[in-house]
Amino acid sequence: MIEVRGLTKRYGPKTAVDGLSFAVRPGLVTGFLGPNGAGKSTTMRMILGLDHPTSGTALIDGRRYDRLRRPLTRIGALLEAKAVHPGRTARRHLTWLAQSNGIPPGRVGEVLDLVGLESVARKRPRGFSLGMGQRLGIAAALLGDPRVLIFDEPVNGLDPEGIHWVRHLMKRLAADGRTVFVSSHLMSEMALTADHLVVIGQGRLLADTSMARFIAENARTFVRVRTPEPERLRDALATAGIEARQGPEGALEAERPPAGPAELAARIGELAAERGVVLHELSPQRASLEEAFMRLTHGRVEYQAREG
Ligand SMILES: Nc1ncnc2c1ncn2[C@@H]1O[C@H](COP(=O)(O)OP(=O)(O)OP(=O)(O)O)[C@@H](O)[C@H]1O
Repeated sequence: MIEVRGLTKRYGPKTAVDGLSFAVRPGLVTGFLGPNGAGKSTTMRMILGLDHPTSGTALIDGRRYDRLRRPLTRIGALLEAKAVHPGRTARRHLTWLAQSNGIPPGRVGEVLDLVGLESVARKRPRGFSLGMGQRLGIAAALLGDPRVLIFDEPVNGLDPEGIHWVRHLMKRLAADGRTVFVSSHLMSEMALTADHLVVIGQGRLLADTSMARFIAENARTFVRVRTPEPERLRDALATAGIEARQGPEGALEAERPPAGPAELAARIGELAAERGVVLHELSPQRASLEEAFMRLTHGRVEYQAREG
């Protein structure tokens, strides 16, 4: 478990992280979202003892990072790709890390195999692609078999196969009961990976909630209906308190919060059947994480391009 309390970081006049408090629980993949410059990397660096908070604390299983004995066996992290000695081979890099943390050398082969780098273990990371660098960083994070893992943009530079692999790895680690905290700007990928979300903007907490609730609370879900008899359908829906607005291309868009789109679609189908209204389309429209994220963080972005 990671616990952050009142965490604040100022760089001169700039407040990068501003009184953040949240907990990252075991058994789930928790996504860490925020626009560029929101303070995600600074927060992760403070959890990992790489930056000192101006005030507040960050604890890993109840202890500050600098109080952990053999920290790699408690918490593993991927921060920046290629943060390795360019002249050492992949295997030597991991062996050196293992030795300095009291990790048995046999573990090196295991993690190289796990991340699919066995065949290039004797190569120097200097010649690695971005994706290979990410895999090596993930291998280092897993080396001490820690219960807590932090990944900053782990799919950065990976091809679709690599992205798929990282997604399943995160889920597997969480299913093992580990604490998995991961940042990414790829919303579609995050939607498939994370169960819970911590969202920040300008260093402050904007949301700490489940993926499903975050989307439901911050984006519009509705049911698209097409019928040759829109007026009759509208009347039928009105009797059940369902509002149907005119949508694009002649469709109607029906909403009745807090009903979910699937439940609402079923109700609309029943009402149409009762009145004998023909339907040409009845499709639940689920809001995307991207839409919910954009709505919540709009106005909290540091650099915004003008449209048009
Ligand atoms: N060493 C530093 N000195 C001064 N300002 C810094 C320093 N590190 C970060 N900042 C500033 O703090 C803010 C938060 O940066 P941070 O890198 O934590 O954001 P982020 O959410 O990780 O962004 P991104 O998504 O772009 O990686 C930014 O405005 C950044 O410019």
